[in-house]
Amino acid sequence: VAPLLICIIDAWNLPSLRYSALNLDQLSSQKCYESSVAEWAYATDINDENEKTKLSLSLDIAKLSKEIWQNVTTTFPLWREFKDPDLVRKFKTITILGSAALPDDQYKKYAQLETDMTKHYSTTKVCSFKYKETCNLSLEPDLIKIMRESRDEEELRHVWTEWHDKSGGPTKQTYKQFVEISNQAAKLNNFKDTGALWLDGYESETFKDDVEELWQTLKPFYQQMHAYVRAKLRNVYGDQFSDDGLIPAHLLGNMWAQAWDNVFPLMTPYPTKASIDVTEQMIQQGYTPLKMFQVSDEFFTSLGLIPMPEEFWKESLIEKPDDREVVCHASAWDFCNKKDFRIKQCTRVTTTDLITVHHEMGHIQYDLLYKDQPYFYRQGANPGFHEAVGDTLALSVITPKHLKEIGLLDKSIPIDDYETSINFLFSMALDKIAFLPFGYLTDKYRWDIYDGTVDESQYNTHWWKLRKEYQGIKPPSERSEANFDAGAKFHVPANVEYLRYFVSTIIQFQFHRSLCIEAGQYDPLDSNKPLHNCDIYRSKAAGSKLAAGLSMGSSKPWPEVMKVITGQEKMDASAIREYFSPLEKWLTAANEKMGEIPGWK
Ligand SMILES: C[C@H](N[C@H](C(=O)O)[C@@H]1CCCN1C(=O)[C@@H](N)CC(=O)O)C(=O)N1CCC[C@H]1C(=O)O
Ligand SMILES: [Zn+2]
Repeated sequence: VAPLLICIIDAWNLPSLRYSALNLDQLSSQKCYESSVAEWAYATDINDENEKTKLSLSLDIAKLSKEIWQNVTTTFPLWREFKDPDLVRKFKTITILGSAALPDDQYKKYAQLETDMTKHYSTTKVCSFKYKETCNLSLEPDLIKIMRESRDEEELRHVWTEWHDKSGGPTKQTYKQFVEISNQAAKLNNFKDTGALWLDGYESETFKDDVEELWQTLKPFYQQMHAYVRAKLRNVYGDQFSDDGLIPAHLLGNMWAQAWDNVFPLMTPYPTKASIDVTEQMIQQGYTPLKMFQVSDEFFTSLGLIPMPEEFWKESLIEKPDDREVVCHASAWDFCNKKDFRIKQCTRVTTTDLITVHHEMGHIQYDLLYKDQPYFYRQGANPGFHEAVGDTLALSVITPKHLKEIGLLDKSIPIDDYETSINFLFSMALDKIAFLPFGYLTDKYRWDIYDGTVDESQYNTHWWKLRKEYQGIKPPSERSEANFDAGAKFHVPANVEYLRYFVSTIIQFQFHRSLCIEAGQYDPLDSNKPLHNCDIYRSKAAGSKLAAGLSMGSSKPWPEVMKVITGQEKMDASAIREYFSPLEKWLTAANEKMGEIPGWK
């Protein structure tokens, strides 16, 4: 590894040493490419052969990063004292290895446990409610469709219970073992536990407090929306409701109750006015998954951003294959060679999936914008930034104005009136505001497990304690410690940090507001240009402002990137509150009129 050392120093142009053949970036990128190819092969064709190859290559890259880490820290024990902040930053990225810090045998166990849990989640099948002998229903597309469309409470309860029993319960013991090894890895990285390692990615001592403060700021609005939705669902499913103020989790149109936009048709504020669910129109117009990806790519390039490269269109998997098992949960892939970028998505022709396409393409756009940064800086400014790119653009795409622009809303439909904007804002709140407590508690739950506050005897009790406290929901059927309901959500078995999505929900409105000003689409002083009607489509000025920040990757602390994109360094709720302010007033008045008291016991 000696040449590596020299090139590490050289790559960071410390004048003193000779140039070396090996380039750290190249070696790490090469290993990352090989490991990504193996990971992709497995995720798009789950079988023992591909699993073995994936695990072996993942061990290789873990070994390489451990070797670099050991050499760097022994050769430069005082790297923290270096004068050059950029050099210190680079050393820091090398010394935080995550699970790769584990000794080889422990790493193998860790990787195997994570693979087993993700495989179980991705291949779990359940029995149909209507046809008892049909037991081959998958989460995507079958159960997602039933949760979205069925209004049969018993069918919803059956599907919810079957999925949670079968996907989560069996992984509980595996998860317990996984937590122990994960914490060992965190300690080897000088963190007290995995939760602390995850939070370090936000480079702020006060981040946990900042998130709690953001939640407290938005909680009253969430409770107003929760109260309105509860009243409307009680009209439909009356007997499911009691006086505890809680909403049964299976009635919210989503397997995890994390986004409630699918129950919009049960509670449209102004039924005679337009809604933004354009699924019907997409189907009528013969939309295909490929067309959805092309529509998204065209929005990005209309801003002057980078088109998806040729490999992307050739190698991505955008529909669920019918001849093999795949990890259907949508994801975006950077193959570390500056050329190969892909999306894997079991795309269905729905409005929700059109938004997800933009979400995933936002990741690829970020990957493309920072691909010429040094290897260790090819990351998001913080994990929330990576999640916010696609969602920020989708805030423009989903506006009635834009949907008309691309022919998914009929030109004749009036969209500039107050009632249409309330319909639109309510639909957006069912997605974005409903998500906030879920985005927060999914990591609060795991912080409590990783720091030892909760042990496996309380895994399920604690999950429902937080689900009740933050979301005001309850399970539709009896739950016990034989269950592991958190394990029914992809990111828990797949071990993906989740606070990133809470952060993204906040900052995407800050990005949106700034880009809307840049595009001349929004003026705080002009009530005819409210933030929620802004569509930055075709604004090169907005695109270049966004690109200026995103091209920095993780080369600077995220407040500096936030300042480049929005003019301010702080993450704050002013933009999301401004965007939704007409709706918050409307909901408060509607609840008062119904005598619906926000909150729950
Ligand atoms: C559908 C989306 N899939 C994730 C994402 O795109 O973030 C996937 C799986 C986990 C990480 N991931 C990636 O693709 C990363 N490789 C991206 C990157 O870091 O570059 C997802 O999970 N979402 C979207 C909204 C809320 C959340 C949910 O559905 O709960
Ligand atoms: Zn994402």
